[in-house]
Amino acid sequence: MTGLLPSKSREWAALRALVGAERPSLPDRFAGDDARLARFSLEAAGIYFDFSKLHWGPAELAGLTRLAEVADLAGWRAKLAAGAVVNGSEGRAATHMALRAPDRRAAHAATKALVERVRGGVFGDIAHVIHIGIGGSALGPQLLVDALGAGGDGPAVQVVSNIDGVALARACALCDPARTLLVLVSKTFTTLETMTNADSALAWLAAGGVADPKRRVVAVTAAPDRARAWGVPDGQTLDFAESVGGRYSLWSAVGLPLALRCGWPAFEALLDGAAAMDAHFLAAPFERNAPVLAAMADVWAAAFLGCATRGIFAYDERLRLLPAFLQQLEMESNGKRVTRDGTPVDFPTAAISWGGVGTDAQHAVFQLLHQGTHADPLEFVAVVEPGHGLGGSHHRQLLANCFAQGAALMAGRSAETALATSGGDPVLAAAKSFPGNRPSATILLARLDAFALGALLAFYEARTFGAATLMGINPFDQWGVELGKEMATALSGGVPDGLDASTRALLGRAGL
Ligand SMILES: O=P(O)(O)OC[C@H]1O[C@](O)(CO)[C@@H](O)[C@@H]1O
Repeated sequence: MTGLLPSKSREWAALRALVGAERPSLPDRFAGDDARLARFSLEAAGIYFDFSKLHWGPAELAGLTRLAEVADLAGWRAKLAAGAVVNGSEGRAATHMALRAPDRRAAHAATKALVERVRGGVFGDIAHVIHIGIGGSALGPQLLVDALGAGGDGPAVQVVSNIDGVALARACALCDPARTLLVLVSKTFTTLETMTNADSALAWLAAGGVADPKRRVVAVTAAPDRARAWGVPDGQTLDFAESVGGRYSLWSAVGLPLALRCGWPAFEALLDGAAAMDAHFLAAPFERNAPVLAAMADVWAAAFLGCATRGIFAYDERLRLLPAFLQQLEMESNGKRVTRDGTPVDFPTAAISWGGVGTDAQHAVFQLLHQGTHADPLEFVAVVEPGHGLGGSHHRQLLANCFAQGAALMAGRSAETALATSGGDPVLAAAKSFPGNRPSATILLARLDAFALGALLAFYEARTFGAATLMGINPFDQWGVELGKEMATALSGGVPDGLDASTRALLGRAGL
């Protein structure tokens, strides 16, 4: 489809025709199709995916599968896996899958050795790690440590990203400088937030009596020369390839905090889980391929049905950072307005990704989801095995609440049923009725260990890539964040010529 908008294809037009046709409600789709659950659910790499409560049926699935074929998803997927150039605007491959491939040993040898040195006491009795990075250099590792770190016996990890000094000050307050290792993570080793925090963290170490604070620094970067120039001692920089994008980098040495906290076998298990999902993504037919099905569902919802958002709710406290991680993965990857060849798209691309944690979110935002005027798809992620030993009814109630949301969103409650509990008052009955027919997907993990988390995150990566391919866009660049960065640099140095009146006034009020 090079040179052509995917929306100009026959396959796209056929899907559009389905949007205009009379479309059954979700309950009617279930009632009229005994095979629905089997068709739209599957297991991959030990994870169960249920896409049956989404607004599609056999015709949409067939049309989207055809779209995937003409978009050459198979060809792009093969290019991705082979390390061919898939990021045209930067002339790069995207090689994160190679980092978890079965023959990955060489790529991780230096990281493994460093983990063994730190855990073996070569840097002293390290009890704390302050990991400094931002965006992809923070969200992934922070999610890994938050999800799996409770089972670890290594140093406690604090992740600092924001340039607001409050973030670093809070982390430092939890750490003993005499027993702290700084891990500076920046692909470019130029990012303003990270370099500013790094300088202040060094000053904190020095003020805490550490004689040569740079000896307590480990750098993770694709620009090792810059790390050396900054003063990271030899042997303390772990590098990764330029072709590993920031938001895809947790599989590289960027995932170091998990290995420091939980040990090298945990990191290997994470990579194994991702490799298992990759194998599924690369081999399964589109209609039985979890990431491809999810990608099709995403494109169908956003580009055809006009759903502007997708909410992700983790029904597991250990996955509370998943929505934030996915925001970067999905919005930085697929928040694009031109195709790979620079043609402006005439359809919405990535939905706004948002979400929270269940059951908390039920008591905060679910009113709108059940009864408000938006009906965008939601996604529930839950884990069968509890992450605690408290016993009692916690976990049964948690899962029951999760599954109840999807069922209630779909079923709704009619005005007639509501009337029966409203003493015949039609106004009260109207307020108590739910439209239903609201879509959701559910992802169920048997347990949350490193393998399962690796598989889950690889699923989301492949899904994001799949959706990009169906839409003909490049998911691996992020030029849209540059202008804001350039302006911030200009504004921090004064008032540039031609600046608008509103921003000039704000600078004045802040004394800048
Ligand atoms: O790892 P770096 O180079 O510090 O960049 C951090 C983040 O900044 C971004 O470039 C966006 O500004 C992300 O893509 C990246 O993950």
